[in-house]
Amino acid sequence: MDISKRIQIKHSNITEYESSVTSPVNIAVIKYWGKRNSELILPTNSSLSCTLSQDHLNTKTTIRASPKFNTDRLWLNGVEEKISASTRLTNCINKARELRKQLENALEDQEENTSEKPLSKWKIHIASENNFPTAAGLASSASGYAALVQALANLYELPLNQTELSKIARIGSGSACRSMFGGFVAWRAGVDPNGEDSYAECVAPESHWPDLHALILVVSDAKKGTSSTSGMSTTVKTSELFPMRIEKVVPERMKKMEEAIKNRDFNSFAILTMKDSNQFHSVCLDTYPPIFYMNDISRGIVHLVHAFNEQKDSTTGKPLGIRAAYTFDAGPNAVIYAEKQHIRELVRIFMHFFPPATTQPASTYFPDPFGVLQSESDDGINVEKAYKGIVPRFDPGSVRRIIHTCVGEGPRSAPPSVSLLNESGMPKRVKD
Ligand SMILES: Nc1ncnc2c1ncn2[C@@H]1O[C@H](COP(=O)(O)OP(=O)(O)OP(=O)(O)O)[C@@H](O)[C@H]1O
Ligand SMILES: C[C@@](O)(CCOP(=O)(O)OP(=O)(O)O)CC(=O)O
Repeated sequence: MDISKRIQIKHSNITEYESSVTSPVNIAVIKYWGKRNSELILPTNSSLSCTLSQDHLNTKTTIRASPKFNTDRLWLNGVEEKISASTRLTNCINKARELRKQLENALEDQEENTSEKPLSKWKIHIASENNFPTAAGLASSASGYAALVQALANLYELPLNQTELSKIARIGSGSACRSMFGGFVAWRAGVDPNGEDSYAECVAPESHWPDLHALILVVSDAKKGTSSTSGMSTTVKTSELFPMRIEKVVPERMKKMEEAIKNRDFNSFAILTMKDSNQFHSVCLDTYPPIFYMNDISRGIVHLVHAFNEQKDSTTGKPLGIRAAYTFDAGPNAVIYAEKQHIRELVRIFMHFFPPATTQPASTYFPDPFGVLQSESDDGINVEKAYKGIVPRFDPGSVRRIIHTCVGEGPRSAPPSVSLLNESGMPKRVKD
């Protein structure tokens, strides 16, 4: 369906404009950690991520511009947030407005299209909702700022491509620049002090490797203790391992990872992903005072994935090879990348060692959107026996839920029916 990027809302005496978008999260396989300029959000190293399907995790954002609004306002998950209290939000909105103003000036000079409205002068109302926990290490800032920037670009009809838009998303939150594309996305660190060469670009579209799936093991959806922003700033100042990571390790890994993705080489993709997650958490530990994002449950997951990768074929005795990779962001939640055919076995193992809380219905623990547990076929694995002694069985509820998703597309326009604002431009859903 072709959805228009913005709509006109005509009242008796005024016309308003509105755009709604949905936007994805992304989970890095080569991690961004460290800034060389914290105002412009310029990173110390390049990074690479997979954009995850919006069918499971997404941000929805509606923005309306109206000559009748008195001030810019934003509601996040139904709660009003002060835009002026956030430099990052203000910077993104100002940048988009400035570009809109340039567009209006150019049209005025050409004396063309004089009916174009002075949207840059109008105030905006923004309503945004994440369908997953905010600020819990599940990349809400990435999908949130990507949605904001895409909705502003659509509203203002900015003639910019996704790479140009990624530079605006970047000043909201670094990892957000990668959510401006679907598929496999690199954020090139760049060297320009003004950040003109620090942008995201698509390395391969989502259609390139459709069998690459992800399981997100939600260990905690509480707000994390040390924010990424402050954590990485302390790492840059204090970690002695960090210079080695950014000067030597990451540049080599970026090349190898792009190659692995190009060749759909899961073995290399997985080893690089796990090693990079481990090194990111090592520089966190080498930060002074140290930062701990992973916990005992996260470490249990790591052991289990290694045990899974060391399994041998029960009849031939041959190693089955690397079939899963873990990665952890700034929190204890695990993201497991694996090819589709191994997801069923992985879910069975995780459900055995990290069972749901006794009162929790199976459908909320693992909703199974792809129906992997519904198939009759038995993989013949006795989980208890095959993995005995590797990790203890954790208390029920240690993993709260498992989200099954796959690599997906970038931000998309949403039809007017999903608008989060009512007729008078106020949010439809407000939290008390
Ligand atoms: N939908 C949204 N629209 C605008 N801003 C958002 C949205 N969702 C989140 N944010 C901003 O991002 C902040 C959360 O970012 P933070 O980096 O702390 O957590 P996270 O992105 O969930 O975790 P991580 O980056 O470690 O994966 C929120 O406090 C809010 O300021
Ligand atoms: C661990 C990470 O998820 C760090 C994400 O950091 P943010 O993008 O949230 O940080 P700011 O730029 O300060 O907003 C790794 C990654 O996504 O690459």
